[in-house]
Amino acid sequence: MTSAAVSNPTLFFNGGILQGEGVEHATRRIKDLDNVFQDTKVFGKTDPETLVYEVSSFLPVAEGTPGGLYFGLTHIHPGKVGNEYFMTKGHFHALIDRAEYYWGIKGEGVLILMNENREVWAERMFPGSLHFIPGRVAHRVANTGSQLLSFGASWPADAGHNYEEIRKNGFARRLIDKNGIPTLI
Ligand SMILES: O=P(O)(O)OC[C@H]1O[C@](O)(CO)[C@@H](O)[C@@H]1O
Ligand SMILES: [Fe+2]
Repeated sequence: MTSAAVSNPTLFFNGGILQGEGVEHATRRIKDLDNVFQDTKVFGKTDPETLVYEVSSFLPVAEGTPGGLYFGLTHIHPGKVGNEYFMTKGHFHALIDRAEYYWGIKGEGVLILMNENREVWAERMFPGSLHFIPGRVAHRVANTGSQLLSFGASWPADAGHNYEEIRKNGFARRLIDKNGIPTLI
């Protein structure tokens, strides 16, 4: 029971699923991840319908609205293409100086970061890890574990996504499974 002044929230993430009015769901399958993985031979032989990650987002204002704030919940399935872990496409922001927060909720992963000089570094992601991604830094997440990796994200509504730069030139380093150890090469 709540009083008139104390209402229930309108958004939830129950069991990792973002629910509420205005929540949008998207899936990324192997067929959507052209140019992401290095081993094109194995990629070509992988079932194109294989689910790699799912994103649910709450986008309360139109994209581009200054001052607006977005929320996303991403689940990356465990898996590999060759020796490379299932991962997100990765992007710079279209308004490149816009920052973002990511935080680990479930599972194990690595956040891979790259600045405009193509210098790459990475942070371990785990339940409770918090990652501040400054503006001008491209970001991508890989699931390095054997379970689902779930992470939250919040970013400005006017940030936008520049996927093209990463699609064309990739990250300068790749995260691979080297004898069972996630290694940047
Ligand atoms: O947009 P990508 O690179 O596919 O990665 C997915 C995640 O990144 C976001 O685009 C936010 O940076 C979210 O929608 C989601 O959390
Ligand atoms: Fe982003």
